[in-house]
Amino acid sequence: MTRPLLSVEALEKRFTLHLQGGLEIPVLDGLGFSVRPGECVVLAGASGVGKSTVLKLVYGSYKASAGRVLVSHEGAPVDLVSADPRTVLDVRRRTLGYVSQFLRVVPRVAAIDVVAEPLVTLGMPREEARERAGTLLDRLAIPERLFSLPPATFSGGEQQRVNIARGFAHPYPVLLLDEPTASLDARNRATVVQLIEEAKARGAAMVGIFHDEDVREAVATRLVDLTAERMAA
Ligand SMILES: Nc1ncnc2c1ncn2[C@@H]1O[C@H](COP(=O)(O)OP(=O)(O)OP(=O)(O)O)[C@@H](O)[C@H]1O
Repeated sequence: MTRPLLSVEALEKRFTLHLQGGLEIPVLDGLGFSVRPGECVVLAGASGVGKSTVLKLVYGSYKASAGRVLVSHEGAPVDLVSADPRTVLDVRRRTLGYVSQFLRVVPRVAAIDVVAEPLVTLGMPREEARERAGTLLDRLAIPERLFSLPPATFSGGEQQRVNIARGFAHPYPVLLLDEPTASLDARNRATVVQLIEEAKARGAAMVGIFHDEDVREAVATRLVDLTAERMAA
């Protein structure tokens, strides 16, 4: 069997509420799972069980209380829990993509450049990057007249589609998907399912949260149920 591109080991997370006299909220207590090339692991469990927290811990937006998050980066494992900030940024640039629920809008940057930017950062010539960005925006049914406009005034669904295009522009080996289909219509949901299938076919390892049951069934190679994990702990 091929080796995992992502391994989460004995991951713990407690939030400390400093404004509430240091009250501790335990969310994860020893979570472990790994993801191999071509897999899409779907995080399941009731609202509030910690699904988004897992993605944020893996991406390094939240600091784990204990445990390891090993990502295979340029052929060597990197533990994102203990890595220095520069290494975390390099892993994010080259290896670890994240499609969040909402687009972080940068003022005055055209939609096509928002999507092309991760590619340009990695050294792709701007015109080639914009061409790839345009193809993705087109697949996600963003009209060409919007390509040159900043997404600040786009609808919620349009912004989400720009965000998806940006997340899929570079073929990240590991990709985190936080409800990428939440405000999409059936046609665009189908396109996202297709993009995920294409990523599987090229050997990406993905972890996602999908509230839409049809999408979940279409893309999941395996479920990690955090409720069961918590009860077992
Ligand atoms: N920054 C934070 N500070 C304090 N508590 C937090 C923080 N982020 C999350 N939590 C708490 O951690 C728990 C898990 O939240 P999380 O958003 O991961 O759940 P979820 O399973 O993704 O829920 P949903 O399906 O509703 O999106 C919740 O009780 C939440 O209140």
